[in-house]
Formats: sequence, C-alpha cells, structure tokens
Amino acid sequence: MFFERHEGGERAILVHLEGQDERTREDPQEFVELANSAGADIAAFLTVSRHRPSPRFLIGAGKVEELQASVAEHEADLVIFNYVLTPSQERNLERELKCRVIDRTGLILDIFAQRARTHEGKLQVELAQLDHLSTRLVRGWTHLERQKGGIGLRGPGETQLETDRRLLRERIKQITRRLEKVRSQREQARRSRRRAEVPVVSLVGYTNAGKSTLFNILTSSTVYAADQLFATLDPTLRRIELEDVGPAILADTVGFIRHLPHKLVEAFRATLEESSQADLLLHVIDAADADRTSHIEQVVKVLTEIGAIELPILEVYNKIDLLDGLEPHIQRDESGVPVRVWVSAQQGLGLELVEQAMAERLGQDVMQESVLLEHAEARLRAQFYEVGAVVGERIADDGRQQLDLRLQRSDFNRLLKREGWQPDAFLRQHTLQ
Ligand SMILES: Nc1nc2c(ncn2[C@@H]2O[C@H](COP(=O)(O)OP(=O)(O)OP(=O)(O)O)[C@@H](O)[C@H]2O)c(=O)[nH]1
Ligand SMILES: [Mg+2]
Repeated sequence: MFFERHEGGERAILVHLEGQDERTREDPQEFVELANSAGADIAAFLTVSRHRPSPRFLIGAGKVEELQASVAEHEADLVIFNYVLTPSQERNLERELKCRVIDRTGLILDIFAQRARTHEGKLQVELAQLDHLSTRLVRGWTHLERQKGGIGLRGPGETQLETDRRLLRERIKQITRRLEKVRSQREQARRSRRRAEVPVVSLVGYTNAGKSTLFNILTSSTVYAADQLFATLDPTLRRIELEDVGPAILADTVGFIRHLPHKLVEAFRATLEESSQADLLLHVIDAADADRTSHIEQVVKVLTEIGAIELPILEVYNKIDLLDGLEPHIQRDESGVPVRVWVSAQQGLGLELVEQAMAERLGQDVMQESVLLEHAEARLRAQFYEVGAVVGERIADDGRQQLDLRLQRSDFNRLLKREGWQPDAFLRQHTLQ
C-alpha cells in the first residue's frame, strides 16, 4: 500500500476494521487516501478483524494493547479508525492510548473543513462539525484539544469545542438561519437562470473521478483539481457554448463517497440539490478504478436520495488513458441516443465527443406524453401551445382537457419549473396512471 509522507503532518496510526458484514465494510485503500487527503503522516496501518463489536473499545483488549505499543513506538499524535465510533468508545480509547482518536466521520469532516471555500460551504461544514462535536464535548484527553489545527480539530467548528452546550445550541441556530438566507439567495439565482432558459448540465460522480478536470477543460477555466478526495466542495457554475444548442451552464459539484456521514449528506443536500435541478447529468466515472461498479452504485444511491435519478443521465467513462486498447468513443442505446462516452479528460481525448453527446442529449431528448389539464390550468395549456408542443387535443372521459404533447424533455422541464411545478410531480397528477 502506498503511503504518502507528509513531513510535518501529524503522525497517525490507521486502524482498519475487517468486518464480516458486506454493508459496513470499507475499502482500505480509500481509507489511506482519505488520511492522505487530510494531510496525515501515516506511521502504521493496522488491520483488525472484528467478529463481535466490543462496546467499550470497539476492538478487543489485546488489540488495544497492540495499539498502545504502536502509538509509543511511532510517537503517534493520533489514531484514526475507519469506522464510526460512539463518543464513549472514542473517549475510552483516548484514555487508554493517551493520544487523540478520531473516527471515519471525524476524518471526512476534517477534509471537508479544509476544503470548503465559499461562505455556504463553510457554514455547512461548521453545522455538521458542531453536530458531531456536541456529543463529544467531554473528552478523555482534554489538554490535547488545546493544540489547535490538528486533524479533526480544524475548521470553524473547532472554536466551539471548549464552550458549553447552550452556546453550542445557539451557534447551531445562528448558522441554520444564515444557511437559510444563503439558500434562498441560491434559489433566486436558480430561478433567474431558469427564466433565461439556459439549460444546466451538472457533473456528478464519485470523489476523484475527474469531474473538475473535465469541467476545466470544457470551460477552459482553472478549478482546483487534485489527486485528493473531495478536492471540490462548493458547486462552481460556468457558461459554455454547445453547437446546435447554444449557451448552457456547466456545474461542477462535490464528489460522493460511500458511508458519507448522515449529517454531512444533510448539510450538503442544498449543494447537491443543485444537481437535482439540472437538465442533464454528466455522471463521471473513473473507468480505471477497480471499484468502479460499487462507486457507480453509491452515486446512484445519492442521486436517488436527492431526487435526481429521473433526470437524463449521460455517463462519462474517464481515464481511458490508463486502460489498454481503448479509443475515445460514444456508446448509444438501441434508439441511437448517446448514453456513455469514453474519454480521458486529462489527456484531452474525446472531449469533442462529450460536447457532441451533451448537445445531442440536450437537443434530442424528445418526449411524447398526454397530459390532462383542469380548466383552471388554461395558462399552462397556452404555454404548451406557445412552444409548439401540442400535437392533439380532446376532452377526456373525466372531463379534463387532454393535450397530446411532443417536445424536448428539457423544454418541458423548464416550462413546468417556471410555473412552479416539479416535472415528475406534475406528471403524477396530470396523467392516467
Ligand atoms: N490518468 C488520468 N488521470 C486523470 C484523468 N482525469 C483526471 N485525472 C486525475 O484524477 C485526479 C482527480 O481529478 P479531479 O478532477 O480533481 O476529480 P474530481 O472528480 O473533481 O474529485 P473531487 O472534487 O474530489 O470529487 C487528478 O489527479 C486528475 O489529474 C484522466 O483522464 N486520466
Ligand atoms: Mg472536483
């Protein structure tokens, strides 16, 4: 396994748990990458098989001793568990090991704290951190907490560590209020984009898949791209020009990862929701990653959670330069619609194919649907006529007006959203199920 040396970084011992349980098993390589991304200087990697969780330390007493010896030998500053620890387990372990202990949630929160750039991103991370810390205010190894800036202690949430719970609650309320304000501003920006009828294409995908690299090369900009997990936290929007389509907005977003701490998913929901409002999703996949199938599953799961799974999705299989004998190409479904593009963003291979496939998907996703409108919905009827979408009209058996529509799905979505409808909710209520 590859350990990056981070001279001057904190010396960390990684503890990886090998469970029997498929659902909770983590990837050891990803764990190392997470620790590297947090800037840890990895001194040792311990694998512990955990047949039965011990409530006190999570791991067995023998393993605790082994860890103690390892901490002493490497003069480690902290021990990181690739698992979610309860606050009391964290406390017990710190007391035994005489050094700081953080868990997977703490580690991911730390990376997020380092990466957040925008006001909203920082608020979101702080909220998640405060929530995580609120159960961990009493620690076993308190004097170390005063050493600011260590892994798991960074970010805006840190200043709250030494205050009492009342202040903590107040701070949480204050941040929530501020976040609401930022969110309503974001919603307004979104509405004005919608009014401008510019289609939005959102890049989604597992962390490190190459979204920002692709974004940069498509928009000729320089967004921070790096071989780190969660290099991008805040959504970045840029305008691009597509042949036959005209202007479109491309959005780069935060990468996904399995077992994202629940609170963090919640905190970043608003950011992720940017994707749920898109006209097209580009799902960027690291084609050379051995775990690509499980990464795809994780992304699909998050997309389902944020209500974006029904959107048109174009898969971009990236990093083909790392695979033998693959040329950039577009894969189409049986009706000729592009569904997958094989490219290398870094080498600039197949970028024109991504643009072509995007243009085709935005321009050619034609839908045919019969909708039933109440008389009070005459305004919508007029709008459908205005865009030339109506190919037939009659009175349905239930007395409603049936409009047979044929139009671009993106136009349909935009038109409805402008009228305050979520397209799938609209279809549920306006078609015969
Ligand atoms: N070999 C190869 N590496 C690539 C390619 N595209 C991106 N990379 C590398 O993959 C790493 C991750 O790229 P990013 O663009 O930061 O990935 P991301 O999906 O934005 O990651 P997060 O923002 O962390 O979610 C960087 O080191 C890139 O240089 C490619 O086509 N081939
Ligand atoms: Mg990125």
